[in-house]
Amino acid sequence: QTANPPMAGAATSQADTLYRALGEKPGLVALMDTFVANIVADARIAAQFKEANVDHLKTQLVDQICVVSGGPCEYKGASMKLIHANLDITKADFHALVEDLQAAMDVRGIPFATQNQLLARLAPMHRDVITVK
Ligand code: HEM
Repeated sequence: QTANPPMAGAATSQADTLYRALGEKPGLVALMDTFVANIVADARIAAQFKEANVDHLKTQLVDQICVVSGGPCEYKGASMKLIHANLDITKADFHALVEDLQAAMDVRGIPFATQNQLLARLAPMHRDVITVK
């Protein structure tokens, strides 16, 4: 194995940049804390989370957002498609949740450009999450 293969370093540091901008693991733990608090207080979607295990949800979200932002984590949960398959999630629900994430990022002082980078990486998940067309 080459110590420094061409491009590998660049690709890694670029992916890792978002993870660092989000404050690494402690930043993500704090962000998911605020995010999930927003969700369960959001009258538009709170009912869908009534039976959710909030602590487990936060833990899984931290791992997943860590991976998505290029951090050194592993998401060991089920696929987005499987998890959300029977939850009757609409486009409006998805947008409400995204707003809750944006609000959480505002509260945590995450710069707008960083916010947009994370949202851009999460956006494609709508295909697996929105089940009510
Ligand atoms: C990009 C958007 C989303 C991401 C990244 C995401 C991520 C996750 C993850 C990682 C879990 C697993 C938690 C666990 O293993 O228990 C989960 C569960 C869940 N998600 Fe999502 N989700 C998204 C959108 C949504 C939306 C829009 C809704 C509904 C408004 C929703 C409702 C739920 C519910 C109800 C659970 C089950 C929680 C539980 O039973 O503990 N999700 N989501």
